[in-house]
Amino acid sequence: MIQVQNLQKVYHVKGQSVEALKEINLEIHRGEIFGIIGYSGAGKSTLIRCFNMLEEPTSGNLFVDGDEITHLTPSQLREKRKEIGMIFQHFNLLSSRTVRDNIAYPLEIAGMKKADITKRVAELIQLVGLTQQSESYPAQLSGGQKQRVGIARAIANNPKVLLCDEATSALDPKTTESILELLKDINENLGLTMILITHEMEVIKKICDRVAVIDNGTIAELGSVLEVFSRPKTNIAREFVKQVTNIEVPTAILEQFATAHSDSHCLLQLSFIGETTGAPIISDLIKNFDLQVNILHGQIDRIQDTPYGTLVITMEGAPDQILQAKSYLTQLGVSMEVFSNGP
Ligand SMILES: Nc1ncnc2c1ncn2[C@@H]1O[C@H](COP(=O)(O)OP(=O)(O)OP(=O)(O)O)[C@@H](O)[C@H]1O
Repeated sequence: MIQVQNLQKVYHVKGQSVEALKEINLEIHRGEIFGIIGYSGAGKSTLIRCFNMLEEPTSGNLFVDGDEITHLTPSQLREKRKEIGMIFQHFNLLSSRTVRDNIAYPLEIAGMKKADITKRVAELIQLVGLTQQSESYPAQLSGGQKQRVGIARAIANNPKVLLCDEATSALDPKTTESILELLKDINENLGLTMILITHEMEVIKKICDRVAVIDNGTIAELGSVLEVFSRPKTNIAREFVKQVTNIEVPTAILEQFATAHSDSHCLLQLSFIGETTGAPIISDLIKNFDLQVNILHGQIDRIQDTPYGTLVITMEGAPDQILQAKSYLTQLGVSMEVFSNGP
């Protein structure tokens, strides 16, 4: 649906240049929810704003549903933008228009007939659950209700792509959850491709199919959400994953193991996905190897519909037994992060 090729964006401010995006390459599939996560200043907003040409890339190519959007004439771009809806962190509603009239606005601009607008707006109000608020003004709405208006307005012209720019960052966790559920429902029922940027891994975990971690204008890591959660390859991805797994081995324990330099014990974190989550791995380790295994921390969670578990354990025993146990875990497909030197 979207191909980003060697995309670069340089801002020039007061004789200085800032390279906000450096050679970004991405492919976003039709119907998926694609998350882009990164710290402040990483380039997320610049990237998402290139998708509808609110920012013009300095170089590179960007195809949206077959059209190279950086090559379109202004009138072609106006037409193309009807295929690309957008929602914003601060909603960007028209304060002098009611909910109904805010949602009607893009339809009026598109030149739809009045009777058709009335019908379409009624459908959209129902879809986003605002039937009680249709005559309210933005100032009378909660943050979550305002974002519902933003969503209805963004999808009014039946776009193919919805860009979500930190759409839940101004909302409390409960409201965030309900907005994410609405977005997921719309994705599933209308088959809309969604691209969302966020600095919160919880948002990625809840609704995204794939995620790109962006760091200093480059893609540091890209994969399915399950892959990135269970086997993050870069430090930055690991930091984001820790936002939601909350597994921090206490420094005192890490130091104890780091200074021990022992071949007879090691400290490691195991991550399990899907079927292995329910497997009796610890009792297998104890039965099959001459080891003492101690569990320091454990938790189980779900990423979309797949169970995902994490255990922090210590293993103590002869070095060859520890090595064999590690290769046994690898064979089972359990991913391991080893905190201590070990054998
Ligand atoms: N209009 C602009 N003019 C000059 N520099 C800009 C402009 N917009 C962004 N930048 C710079 O480009 C880099 C990327 O900024 P961008 O806003 O895309 O990051 P971000 O990941 O979205 O951050 P945040 O989450 O804080 O919005 C930063 O160094 C920023 O200062």
